[in-house]
Amino acid sequence: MSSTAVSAASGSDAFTADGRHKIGGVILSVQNISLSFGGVRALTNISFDVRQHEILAIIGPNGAGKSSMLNVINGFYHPQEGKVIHKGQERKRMRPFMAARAGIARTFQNIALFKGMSALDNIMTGRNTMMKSGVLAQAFYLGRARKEETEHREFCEKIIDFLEIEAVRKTPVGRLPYGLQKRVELGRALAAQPEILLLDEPMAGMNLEEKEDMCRFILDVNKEFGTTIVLIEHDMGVVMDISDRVVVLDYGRKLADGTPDEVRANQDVIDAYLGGGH
Ligand SMILES: Nc1ncnc2c1ncn2[C@@H]1O[C@H](COP(=O)(O)OP(=O)(O)OP(=O)(O)O)[C@@H](O)[C@H]1O
Repeated sequence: MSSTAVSAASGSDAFTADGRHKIGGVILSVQNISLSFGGVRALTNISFDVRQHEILAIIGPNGAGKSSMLNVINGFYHPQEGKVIHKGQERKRMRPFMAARAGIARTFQNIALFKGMSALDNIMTGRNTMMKSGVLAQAFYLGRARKEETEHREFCEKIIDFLEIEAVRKTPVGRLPYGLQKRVELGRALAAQPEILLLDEPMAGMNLEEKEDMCRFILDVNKEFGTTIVLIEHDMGVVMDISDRVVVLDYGRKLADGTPDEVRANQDVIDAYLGGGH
């Protein structure tokens, strides 16, 4: 498997007719990943590429290994075998905050926000890894810390505008409806200005209208900022609508990898998953 350098397209060549960033070279490659927890094999010899600016969906039945795969990519789990190549370099064992600094952010299956804090303050926590001033300076809100805080706050206000949550920016997130909490969580991940955004079931538990909104924001993030997106999603309609490519996992193994049309027509996938084998 290749780990081609990220393409350096520029100018009008860099965009598609509908204004999206053209899909580039491989930005992240997982190669022969195997991961076990004691006797439980969560992933077996999984390989796939993530290309710059694409929206890649990982699908599969419950327990297929989808969340484990995201946890390997963002450094939360350390596979016993295989490697992760990020921007052409084999990644050393790393922790999630290091992945965040390297431009990989994620959201979680179950919302992990500070419920008592406002939407704005929650989004601000996404900037933490970028804060340069020391803890003491921040505590006493001194010179540079104050300037830095203002800049970060302004950036977060832009995210709030982008996600259309101005009206609830001061509301404690615990009081927001579920769909808006998920949007705040997306905002917090965006605050880190990630190059790769990992979304673990961003639409789970949402009603139809909330799902449509979330789909639109995911597509807008990809179009506006060129962010590469890897998402886990169960709603097949959503997956087929918004993804450029789909990786199918089943019992920790890769079953298929291709465009939505290719995956839809793949007999293994039909037998094991789409056809209701589970
Ligand atoms: N921390 C862990 N400790 C022990 N086993 C784990 C751990 N994380 C995952 N597993 C096991 O690994 C397998 C894959 O789980 P994973 O959560 O990655 O699947 P999934 O495809 O994301 O499932 P779901 O759609 O239900 O979220 C399962 O058998 C699960 O029980």
